[in-house]
Amino acid sequence: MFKGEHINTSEDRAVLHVALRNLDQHFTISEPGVDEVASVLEHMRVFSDSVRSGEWKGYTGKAIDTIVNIGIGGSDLGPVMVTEALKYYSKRDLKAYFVSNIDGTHIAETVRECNPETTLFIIASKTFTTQETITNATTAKEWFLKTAGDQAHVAKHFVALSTNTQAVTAFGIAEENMFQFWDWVGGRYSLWSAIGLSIALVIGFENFKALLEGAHEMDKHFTSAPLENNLPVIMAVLGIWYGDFYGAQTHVLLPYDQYMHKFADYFQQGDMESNGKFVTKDGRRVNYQTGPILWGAAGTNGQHSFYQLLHQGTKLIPADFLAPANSLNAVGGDKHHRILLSNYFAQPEALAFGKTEEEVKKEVGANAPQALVKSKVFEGNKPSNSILFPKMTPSTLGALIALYEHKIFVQGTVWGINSFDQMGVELGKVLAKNILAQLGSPSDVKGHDSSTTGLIHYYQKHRA
Ligand SMILES: O=P(O)(O)OC[C@H]1O[C@H](O)[C@@H](O)[C@@H](O)[C@@H]1O
Repeated sequence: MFKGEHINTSEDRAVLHVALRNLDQHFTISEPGVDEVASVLEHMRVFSDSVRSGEWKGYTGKAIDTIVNIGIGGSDLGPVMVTEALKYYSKRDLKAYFVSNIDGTHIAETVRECNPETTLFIIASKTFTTQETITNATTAKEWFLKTAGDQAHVAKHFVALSTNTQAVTAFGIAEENMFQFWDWVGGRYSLWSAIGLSIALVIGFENFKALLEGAHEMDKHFTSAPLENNLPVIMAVLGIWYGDFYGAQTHVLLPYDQYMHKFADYFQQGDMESNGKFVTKDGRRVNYQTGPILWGAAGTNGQHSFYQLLHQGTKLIPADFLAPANSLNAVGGDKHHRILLSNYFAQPEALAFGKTEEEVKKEVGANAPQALVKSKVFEGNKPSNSILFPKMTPSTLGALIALYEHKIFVQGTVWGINSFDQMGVELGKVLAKNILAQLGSPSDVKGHDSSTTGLIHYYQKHRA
């Protein structure tokens, strides 16, 4: 990966998101675009500074006070997760929205909050062909032009983040308002690229840079630490151990930090789109388990919802607990954080050591009904990792994200799969396009099973 070899074999591409955070450019890679990384970053710096300072003006001469990132998958989840995780560092008078879903409700509810004179739309799409994003972007442009009138005003209110210059210009966004990246940046590894523009706008370019630097520190650790001290490697082999040898189907991420409430959502794509593969790089069907189902929730909320199953269910669920030693909001004389952390410390202990029948009997008395005693037993012996860091900063977050990225990479390598393509998202897209063309009238509906045909007919009968 670090040498720029085309390890994404099915697409014949290098995988070089690590080059985006090597700001010293110590790369000796001849891949096209690597030598442009610094100039795109500079473009991002100049642009984000001018919007944040109010120097960049909308078409009526007013400063921008709202940004709307329109993208989906890797062009949405990273910016959403990072801007939430680093909200403490955000510019409070710049509102940020993220529109991803094709459901018209998403864009409709968002533009209700926006003033066309002071809103900047960031159209984020690596391919610039994704149906959801292009449809949402077109709707946003129509909404904007309804007030602004003149097509020439688009230049002050729409920018694009993409690898596809032709499609961006065809959409009506000038090349100078486009922030480039390259096909060696996978969508789910793209927050480090121009896709991070909304992050730079929200937290400022210097903080965005610190995020990159933190990730680069983890890259250095990953490439230099001996295996037995190498965090991504250790986490990867633990995951393989429980998944392949103990039959664990899922892995849960449990950040005890409200700011990280989108962390699991983010790595759902990061992990499941990378390692949800049943075919090896050389085309054989695996006869072992590959990527886990990844899920999670923040803080103590999960404890009051699904931890029951973690402790006493019949499934083995390895867990990662993450927390900052210091809160950025030491409310109540830090009372909240102490309570939060006491839970963070207690849960892994409870999972590991549980509670025996003898211990339960001591609590409920020797004469308590046997069924009651049994219901209070925790079997324990449930594995977890605990990650504790000083506090949530841009550079710490960068390192944490890179830690998980490399864990995923190591696991994919051990399983012999290609962690960097995503063929599995294609079939649904093709089928949906085909059906879209048949929605007009019942006689158009052809070539489906009886369930699908019945559902479409029901929709056609009942639509207003
Ligand atoms: O940025 P784009 O090209 O709009 O792609 C958005 C998403 O599309 C598909 O679902 C996949 O290819 C994802 O990996 C990608 O992140």
